[in-house]
Amino acid sequence: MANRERVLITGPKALSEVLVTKNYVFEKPPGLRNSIGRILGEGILLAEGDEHKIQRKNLMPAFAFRHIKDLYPVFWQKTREVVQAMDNHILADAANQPTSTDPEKAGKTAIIEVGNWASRVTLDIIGVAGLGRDFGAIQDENSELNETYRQLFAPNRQALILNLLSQFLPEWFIGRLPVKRNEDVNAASRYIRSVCRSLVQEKKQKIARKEPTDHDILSVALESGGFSDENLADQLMTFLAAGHETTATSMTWAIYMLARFPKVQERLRQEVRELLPPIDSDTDITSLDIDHMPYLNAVCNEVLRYYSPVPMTLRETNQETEILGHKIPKGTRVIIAPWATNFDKSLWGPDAHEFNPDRWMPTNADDKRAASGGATSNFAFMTFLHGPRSCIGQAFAKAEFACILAGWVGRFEFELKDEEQRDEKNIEIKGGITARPSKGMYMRATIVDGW
Ligand code: HEM
Repeated sequence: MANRERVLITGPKALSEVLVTKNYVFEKPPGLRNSIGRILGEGILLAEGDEHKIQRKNLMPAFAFRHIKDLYPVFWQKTREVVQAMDNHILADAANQPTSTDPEKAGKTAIIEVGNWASRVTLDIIGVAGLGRDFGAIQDENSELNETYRQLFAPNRQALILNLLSQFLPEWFIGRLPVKRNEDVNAASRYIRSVCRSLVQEKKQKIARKEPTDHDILSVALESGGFSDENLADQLMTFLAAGHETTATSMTWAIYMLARFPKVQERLRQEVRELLPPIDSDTDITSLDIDHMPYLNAVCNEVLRYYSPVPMTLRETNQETEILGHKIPKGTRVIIAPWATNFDKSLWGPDAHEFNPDRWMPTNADDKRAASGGATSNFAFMTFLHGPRSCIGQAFAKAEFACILAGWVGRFEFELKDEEQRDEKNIEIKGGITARPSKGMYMRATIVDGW
């Protein structure tokens, strides 16, 4: 493309060379820093080489499971809050404009756009659990931060054209073109940075006053002492953007798949209602409650495999190197595509293209294969990548995804608003870092009594 060679790698051996053995030879393309760097900050996601190693080492404790497990109550409290808000919304809407002729559902069914609710709850979760501040997006969808991200991630013609131009022109040049999209991105970047700077200052003052330490990721990162205030603000920008759109995308596709496969939805609802405390009760949950829900974990894993929120990512060689013995010149672009590897029949078996949560369900106590969905290699599941640059937020993401999905399916029944969408081909997907339906995901949601 644009007279530049591209290498697409999909097999386990090549992936392990690029992501593990020679990880720091395959860098993020420098242009990314100018484009997504404005929104994601110059944090760990864009650091390279030794700088990345140090940042990763300092941030790891904050993302270790022994710390994430303390955040489950936050994930559950926010799930309860969003379910309550959705309940109110559905009841009010159903009273105003009934959408169901079924007498059993009358008064408790409404059309909702699930992506919007998903973004609001994940923004609030990363706010409280990651940064120690409640952004209030569940209660107010027009809160400034939510609105800023909504505009940034909405499909945009100028963004598409600028993206296309970046194949031919340097990113620094494109970033300076006097067009509205650049002005909007710069304004958004200024606002998000100011929020992150103020969070760092607030937290430092709290620590100086010797107030009890919080469990959030920022507090743990501050304790490491390895970051300047400005760099910490950059890291927070990264967590905010990388940590809420991705999980919201997973939630959107999860609800879509459950609406397409009502039996899976029903079986999941049964497990949730049997094993978790009613959503209206004040009872907290722990990581063990979620661990002991095999079907919930199976559905989450299968959604993450089938609709990896990040469909592909890029690398560029910083020196001449080899992949599987083939010479790769310096400056070559390498494409890693979870959307290809996650569907590889040679790794997953002949049903790789089917949505089948049961592939993750152990058939007996000794069944070890189910933990990897029956795949023949660790590198078959590429949703979070692997190696030193894999998603540092993986445990966080899986935990919050499981909690929100449990809460939503426990309380609501989801049906497609538009039957045409049962065929995946009829869903237009918005390109970008994450792949979401470009026109939203509209569902008929019904409150199911009794939990
Ligand atoms: C379902 C949810 C998520 C998915 C699918 C996902 C996926 C990914 C992927 C594919 C990468 C590697 C990108 C690349 O190197 O090209 C990545 C990196 C990263 N993710 Fe996630 N992510 C998710 C949630 C989160 C959350 C919740 C957080 C933070 C709380 C987070 C923080 C990060 C960070 C900081 C990196 C950079 C790691 C590094 O370069 O060392 N992610 N993620």
